[in-house]
Amino acid sequence: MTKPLQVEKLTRYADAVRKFASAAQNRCFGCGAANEHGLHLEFYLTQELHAVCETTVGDFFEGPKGFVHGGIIATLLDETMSKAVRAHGLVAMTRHMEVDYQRPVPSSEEIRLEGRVTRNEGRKHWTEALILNGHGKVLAHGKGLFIEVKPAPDPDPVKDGPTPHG
Ligand SMILES: CCCCC/C=C\C/C=C\C/C=C\C/C=C\CCCC(=O)SCCNC(=O)CCNC(=O)[C@H](O)C(C)(C)COP(=O)(O)OP(=O)(O)OC[C@H]1O[C@@H](n2cnc3c(N)ncnc32)[C@H](O)[C@@H]1OP(=O)(O)O
Repeated sequence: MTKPLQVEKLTRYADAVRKFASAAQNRCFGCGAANEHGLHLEFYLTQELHAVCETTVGDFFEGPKGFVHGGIIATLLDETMSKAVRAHGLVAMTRHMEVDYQRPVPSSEEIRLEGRVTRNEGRKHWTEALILNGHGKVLAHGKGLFIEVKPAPDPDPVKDGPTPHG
């Protein structure tokens, strides 16, 4: 089992991490500012290139009353692992992932997402991610395999600005 990263409240450790860049027109369900129905996750990178995010999901995405829907939990883990891969300058898609739902994830409390790349082999990059509550208890654990892809060219990089991919 992975130990949680010892990154305390991000606001207090602002100089130890940098914010993950995201274009204003990004429509990614996980992290896009331009998706009004999305999760609006804001990620930070640690010096070790681990992806970290603190968020409160909200009752819109509930499954059991008071708790986050399992599909959304998988999305949170997928997005976190994807950010860890991107942190290494890689453009890759999720090929395989698994989720260990260890405890229910409260919808109205702040949670922390942490992700990292664990192994690389050619185009294949293995990852893992955690969802933790405010006391640092692990609520969910994900593992993933990401495969590098060639990104589609931007239609008009001058007109459209930076790539909209999350
Ligand atoms: C090409 C079009 C790209 C369009 C998208 C453009 C850019 C997007 C890029 C990044 C994403 C950006 C933002 C992310 C937004 C959301 C974040 C969350 C991330 C996601 O939500 S993203 C969506 C869900 N995702 C998909 O929608 C993927 C659908 N899928 C595919 O599009 C293909 O599947 C692909 C391209 C992934 C790979 O296809 P492929 O043909 O290039 O690769 P191939 O099959 O050859 O596998 C390669 C090697 O992995 C080994 N391998 C396969 N499976 C394995 C397993 N289970 N265990 C161990 N090894 C395994 C093989 O054995 C082989 O190994 P070896 O090379 O050693 O022989």
